[in-house]
Amino acid sequence: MSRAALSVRGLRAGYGRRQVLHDVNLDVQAGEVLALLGRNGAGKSTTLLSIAGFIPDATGTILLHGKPLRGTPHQRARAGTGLVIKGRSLFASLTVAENMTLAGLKPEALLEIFPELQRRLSVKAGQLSGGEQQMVAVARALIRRPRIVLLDELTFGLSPAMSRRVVDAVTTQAKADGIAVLAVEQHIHIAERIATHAAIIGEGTVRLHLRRDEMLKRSDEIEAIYLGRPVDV
Ligand SMILES: Nc1ncnc2c1ncn2[C@@H]1O[C@H](COP(=O)(O)OP(=O)(O)OP(=O)(O)O)[C@@H](O)[C@H]1O
Repeated sequence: MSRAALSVRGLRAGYGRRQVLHDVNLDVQAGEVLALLGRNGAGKSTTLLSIAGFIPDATGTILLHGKPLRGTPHQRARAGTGLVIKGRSLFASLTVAENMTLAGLKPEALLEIFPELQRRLSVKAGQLSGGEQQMVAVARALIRRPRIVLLDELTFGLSPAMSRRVVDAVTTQAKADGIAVLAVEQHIHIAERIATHAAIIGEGTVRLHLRRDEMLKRSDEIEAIYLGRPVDV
């Protein structure tokens, strides 16, 4: 039995004949936030999508609290994965409350995490600001008390204040409910705020694992991986 909430070993995935991930290995413990860093096109989103079951040809071992995570995205969601992708995935023409109900959740549950959305429940999701949409998408994933939440660029396009609000909500909830979080990030300084640990992906594999306190100190090594240079690890 693996003690990690999420354990990934030997993950290989790609699109058609193009192999993007060659051998990805990572662990996320309950209550931890692991930031997945790497340059554009390194395969960060592909890693999340493979774990969530959207890349059917992906191979390797994925364990959720020691049990194999397999099957369709729906089956993996039922097993305890939550996914928040870029673009927020809300139905723009439905209200916030309807978006919650459609996901099988009580609209009011949203307010336990983001009480400031009280007056937005009856507003169409498409009329919310980007930050408000992200709040709804994140809350929808967290309220289900998943075992692992997969976040693709949580703060993409958000103002600094809104980013802080959303980041705080995720980290607080993850800690309180013992949810493991795997968060794709572009920027080290945001990762350093969100995450307890970081994994830096390059050449289709995780090249470096760091604790939060090492992220800024070892930014040269992270940069070298972004630039495709060799790193002494
Ligand atoms: N649906 C797809 N079909 C074909 N190739 C794809 C597809 N999605 C991604 N790719 C390719 O796979 C590689 C990895 O993409 P991925 O989106 O996982 O990278 P990323 O690290 O998340 O990048 P970014 O930081 O730019 O979002 C890229 O070269 C990309 O062009």
